[in-house]
Amino acid sequence: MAPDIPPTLRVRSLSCERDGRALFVGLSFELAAGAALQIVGANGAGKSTLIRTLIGSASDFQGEILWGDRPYPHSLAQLRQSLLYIGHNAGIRRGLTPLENLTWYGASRQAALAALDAVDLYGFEDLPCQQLSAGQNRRVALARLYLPGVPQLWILDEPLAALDVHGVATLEKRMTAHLAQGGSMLLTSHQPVAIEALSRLNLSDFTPHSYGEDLDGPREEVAHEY
Ligand SMILES: Nc1ncnc2c1ncn2[C@@H]1O[C@H](COP(=O)(O)OP(=O)(O)OP(=O)(O)O)[C@@H](O)[C@H]1O
Repeated sequence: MAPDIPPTLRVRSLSCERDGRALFVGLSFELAAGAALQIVGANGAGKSTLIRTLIGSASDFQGEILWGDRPYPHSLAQLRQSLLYIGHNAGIRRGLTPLENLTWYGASRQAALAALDAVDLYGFEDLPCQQLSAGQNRRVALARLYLPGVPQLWILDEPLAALDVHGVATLEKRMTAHLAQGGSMLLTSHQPVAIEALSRLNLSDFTPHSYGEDLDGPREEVAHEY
């Protein structure tokens, strides 16, 4: 029997507006197994808005998003089973230690310690995260990428933020290994990311020229509600 091919994430003619202002219009791309896409763009171009839309946290969009053959919102439950999302604020509970944060995500103590070691946090596992630096807190979040059974689709908002040169290189190595194993990844970053298989998409290219421009068509007829 042929091995299961992980689903492709498909975005077709996607448009988003906030506060009556079109952020991006007519965005289309596909993210298949083994592929990686870096979303770039000016501050305020809508990168985090796009990510919130893709993970199903924001439902006010026009166009179509599909996971495999099924459109949102029907495929969101399936997508979430395959998704590892690390947001802009890293999702760290600052009152907990790094070890407690990872076990909160369901990791065993042994797996959590190995993952923290992989991001060079050996010796910091029992300190409250509020006593760690910004880069160390980012590393706690990124340690999730090293836990056993890591999901296939990674969606990462500014994962390189606050990391030092060695931290960036370590992360790029982990991302490359994930892609080689058939994983897929969409990330935002203002910095270059040294991964061979990475495509880049500039969201600013999809920004309408005049601010305040409304999206085409009556919203009530096409806006998704879920
Ligand atoms: N819930 C919301 N309500 C109103 N405006 C919003 C909302 N979410 C985002 N915006 C606006 O949408 C625009 C895009 O924000 P977003 O955070 O997606 O940009 P970004 O490209 O990620 O920016 P940066 O590079 O600065 O992180 C901003 O002008 C922001 O103020």
